[in-house]
Formats: sequence, structure tokens, C-alpha cells
Amino acid sequence: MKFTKMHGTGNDYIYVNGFVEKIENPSELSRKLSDRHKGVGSDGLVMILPSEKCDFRMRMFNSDGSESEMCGNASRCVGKYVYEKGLTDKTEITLETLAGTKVLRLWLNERKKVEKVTVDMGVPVFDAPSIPATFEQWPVIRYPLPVGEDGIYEVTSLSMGNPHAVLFLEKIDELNLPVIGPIIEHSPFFPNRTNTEFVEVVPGGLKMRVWERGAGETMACGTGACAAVVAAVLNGVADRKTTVQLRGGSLEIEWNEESNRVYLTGDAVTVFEGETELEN
Ligand SMILES: N[C@H](CCC[C@H](N)C(=O)O)C(=O)O
Repeated sequence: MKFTKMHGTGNDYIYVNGFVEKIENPSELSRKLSDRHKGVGSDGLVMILPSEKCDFRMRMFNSDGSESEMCGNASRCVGKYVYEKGLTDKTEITLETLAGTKVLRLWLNERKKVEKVTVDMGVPVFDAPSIPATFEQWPVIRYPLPVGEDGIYEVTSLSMGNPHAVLFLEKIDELNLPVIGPIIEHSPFFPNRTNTEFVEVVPGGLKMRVWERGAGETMACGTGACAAVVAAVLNGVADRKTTVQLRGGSLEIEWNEESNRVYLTGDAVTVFEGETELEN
């Protein structure tokens, strides 16, 4: 199987051309290839597939094999992949995902390489059953969530197509994510588990670490950065147009006031092309 290793802001996935490669069990393949010692090493696997209603379809699997509805960083890389490999010559591309149709806008440099991509991430969803979450009232803003022996953390929760819990904290560098992350991920308030963003308000924007559902701490999360800005606006601590600094770099987010849609802009980088035996 041929694959391409790519990253968006350090959030790295293995990209497979599903027009050519037929993968029987992408979930199991994601678990196997994501292993950073015994596999290729990645946060998961992304299949680029034909679509009946859009230009392309994306399926995204976390490193634990679970499938997510949507991935902001991966959708930017899919845009770069399909354009630079000649699967399309469009610079505005529609992408079918489990969270609906997303529109990608490619930004080319003078050598016609895709330097960055803006994704129309759609509207944030606040009603708890759609997140899904079991809170009785919504929007869920600073709800005191019990987090194991660590006590109570105030969470703001919403869906960007996938579930998010956003926490605003004074200092995020020292946090022990492998301890707090899984407790929130598996909280009974989130029946399908959740992605969790730990956000610090800094001059010029937000600084964020993320514990992703099904992948653990990653260098960045696009849907998570969008959720963080929406939550920050609801909490009155950021502008609708904000830079989010992540461990792997920065993302530009705009929650447009008129359309209520969220726009994500960031890099998309090809790391290497590879080939692996499926049967071993
Ligand atoms: N890193 C991704 C999100 C992955 C979300 C996944 N961990 C989930 O189970 O929802 C992003 O850039 O949006």
C-alpha cells in the first residue's frame, strides 16, 4: 500500500488514496500503522475517497482505531494532497465528511504549491444531545464537571461536528494531560467520549493544549482550536477572529458573526511518501 505522511500544525496522519488502494479494515490499519515504534507513527489514518455529492470524501481514524466525524487539520492536508497529486485542479473543493460537507479553499504560492488552506467548518452546535452530552441545559458554559480526584473543572462544551470540552486555565504548560485527559475523555457526561482543550488566554489570542479522543495529546487539533475560540467568545475572553497557539504551531480562527460559521486557516505539509506491506 502506498501512503503519504502529512501534518497540519504537527497533527500527523497517514493519507491513503482510496481511489487506488482498497483497505478492508481501515480501523485496524490505523491502530497498526499509527504505532510510533512498530508502525509508521501518526495520530491516525485518513482515507481519501470518491464521493457522490462532493468532490471528495474523507474518512478519518484515530490512532486507537475509532472513527471521528471530522478533522480540521486533516481536511487541510486532503486539500493539498488532491491538488498537488493532480486529482483535481480546483482551488475550492467540497469534502464529504461524517459531519457534513466542508468547503476547502487552497492558498497557492508562486510555484503552485499549496501553502495553506482555509476550511469552512460550518456552524458550532450547542445542544447537548447533538454533541452528544448528557447536560440538561445548554449552551454548556462553565459547567462544573467532576474530574476524578482532581476535583471540579469548569467546562464549556460544543460540537464542531465532533464533541469538545473546553477548559480555561491560568497555566497550561504544567498540566498532567495523561492523567486529566482520559478522565474527561471518558466522563459519563460524554457518551461518545470527548476531545478536550486546555486553554490559556494570552496576549494576542489563545494558547492551547489538546487531549484528543482516541489519540491522546497531539500537537494540534483543528476542530479543537475552533471549539476553543467559540468557547472563548461565549466566555467573553477572545475576539471572534483569534490566533490559537498550539504545540505544533498556530492556527487562525474566525467565528463569523453574520454567517455563524467558523473558518479555520493553517498550514498543510507533506513529510514523505511511503509504501508498506499490508500483510505482516
Ligand atoms: N485532530 C483533529 C480532530 C480529531 C478528532 C478526533 N480525535 C475525534 O475523535 O473527534 C482536528 O484537527 O480537528
